[in-house]
Amino acid sequence: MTVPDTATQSSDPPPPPPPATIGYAGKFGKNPLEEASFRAMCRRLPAVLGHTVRMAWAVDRRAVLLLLGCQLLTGVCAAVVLGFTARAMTHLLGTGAVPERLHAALPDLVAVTAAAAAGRVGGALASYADGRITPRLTTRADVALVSAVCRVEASAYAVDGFADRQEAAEVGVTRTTYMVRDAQRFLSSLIRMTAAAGVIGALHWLMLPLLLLAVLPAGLGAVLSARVDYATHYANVADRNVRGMMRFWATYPRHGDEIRANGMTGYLVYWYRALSERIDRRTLAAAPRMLRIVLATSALGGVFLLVTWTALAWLAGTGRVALPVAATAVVAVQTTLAALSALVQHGAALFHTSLYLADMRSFLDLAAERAPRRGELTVPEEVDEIRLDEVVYQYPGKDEPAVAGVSLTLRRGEILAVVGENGSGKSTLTKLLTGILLPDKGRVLWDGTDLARARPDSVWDRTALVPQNFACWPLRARENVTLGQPRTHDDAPVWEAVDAVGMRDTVERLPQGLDTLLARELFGGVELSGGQWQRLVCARALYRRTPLLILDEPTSQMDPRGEHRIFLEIKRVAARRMTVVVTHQLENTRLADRIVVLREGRVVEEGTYDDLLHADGLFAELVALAKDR
Ligand SMILES: Nc1ncnc2c1ncn2[C@@H]1O[C@H](COP(=O)(O)OP(=O)(O)OP(=O)(O)O)[C@@H](O)[C@H]1O
Repeated sequence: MTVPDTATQSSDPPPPPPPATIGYAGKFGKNPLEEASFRAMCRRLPAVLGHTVRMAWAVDRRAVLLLLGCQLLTGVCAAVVLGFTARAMTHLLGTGAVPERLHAALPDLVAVTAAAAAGRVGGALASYADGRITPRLTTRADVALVSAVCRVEASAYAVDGFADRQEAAEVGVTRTTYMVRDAQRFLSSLIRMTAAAGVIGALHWLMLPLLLLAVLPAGLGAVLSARVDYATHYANVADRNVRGMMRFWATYPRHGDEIRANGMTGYLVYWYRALSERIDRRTLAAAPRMLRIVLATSALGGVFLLVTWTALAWLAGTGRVALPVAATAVVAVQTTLAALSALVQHGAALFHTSLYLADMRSFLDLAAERAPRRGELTVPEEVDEIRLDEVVYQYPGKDEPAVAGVSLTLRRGEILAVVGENGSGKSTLTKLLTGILLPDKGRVLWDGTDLARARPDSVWDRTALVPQNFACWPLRARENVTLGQPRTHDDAPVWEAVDAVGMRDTVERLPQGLDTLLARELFGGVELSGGQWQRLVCARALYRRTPLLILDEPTSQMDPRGEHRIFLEIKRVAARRMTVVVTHQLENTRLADRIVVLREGRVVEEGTYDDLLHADGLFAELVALAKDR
């Protein structure tokens, strides 16, 4: 036996860690399958159908009417085909010379041909109507989802399981593609089935229950398979969510340098493959269960079918059904069987789709619950004072508040600098000032209006924010400044904002000036440098000319000239508004009228630069550390 060489072992680097296991449990982990019994399926179908019709109706009424009309037409045609086939059979298998029998059957055969042709045309038109409805239905669901996510209270993003439920809802959106098709096929088979059942029931009452018995096992199999498939999907939701995020980060060109220069490619590909294989393992584990279900239900269906044919033979053999009628019954049984199978299969498919759509619905309901409901007050056009009154905010799932009882008053014309160590609550404070987050305790008052009772849009129309992590929108340079909210028909104010941050030369040198698409990844797009982007983000905020301007680390990527320019501009426009600057560059706080120093969510010092420098507190310590190189 070889003893492992511990010296060699410990010098070997450890293997790459596998992706973390994440459970889609959270407090919303209620699997809808718990309610997905066969009975529940039957109960749910009318609601799903109704919902589908309502959504489709809102998208294109004429196409819905065409679809329903065509379904009805195909159903009637199926009944006519069957009915006239039975009549033709009676003539053809009856007594008399062959030409006479043929002659007698001819009108019925013509009717069968005409009805079959009309049925085909109806089917083609129904597909056309489906093609008109489905893409727009999917877009509608998709837009509803995006809009719902953009509109929820920002605090919802931190709620346990929110992102996973969003992922499940997104699968629901993609399944919308099948919704109309499944509903249409189900309805069509229901109509055909009713028509066929009428004919077969007229032949002998016993045939109908026997046929139903023959197809029921297949339907049961389809429902059970749908449940297994959905259970697998449900178990994979969290993994698919994190895989989607990782895929975006790993393939986003903006992160390409970091991935390459840090040698991350190998690990990222390993990680991606490992997670994908974990998802595959769950999917593969479901395959034998599916196979067992299909085999068992098919065997049962086969036995029942044998019973049906035997019963038909017995009815004919014992003279209970005349021979021509028995021959018609063979055709009718085939047709009814096909319609019934389709009915059950498409019913199961509709049920399957409805499981995914239920995720989408429940997420949209959650998002609606989490939409701002703050009241109808509006803040004044011009704001003179913002007051924070013993404000406390704790992120969901955190043990300590990020802001722990801050009182502060900000007046028009004042520049306030907020400083403090990492995690001391500076950015959270800016989110409370702007009403992005509402305090758990205390109040934020804009000229006496409590933000908890004011319409968020009325507040956000009066704020401009340069966030720490800003977005580089794949939009034209102009929209990157105006954010799609132009103030005038000409570009004068845009150029004014561009000038204010010293970007005129850069923008003029872009291939299409303000019309240039700022996205290297897109055809014809160009890329700016980090500092240039940051200047543009400052231009955005200045363009808005709002009563409150918040700049969170606005110059962290800028050269000294850019930084100097921005701070001059902040000072120049400060008289007309309230300005808050969050920064670790303590020299920049010299321009502030007042500085507040945060530690663990509390204001521990407050004053001017000179006051605080001589106060021998945290601020003075941080300034000294900044100089100690
Ligand atoms: N979205 C969030 N969800 C949960 N906790 C958060 C969230 N954002 C911030 N926190 C936590 O709140 C605390 C304060 O964070 P905040 O971003 O306000 O600090 P900061 O002073 O701006 O830090 P920095 O100087 O690093 O930007 C930190 O403990 C952080 O972990």
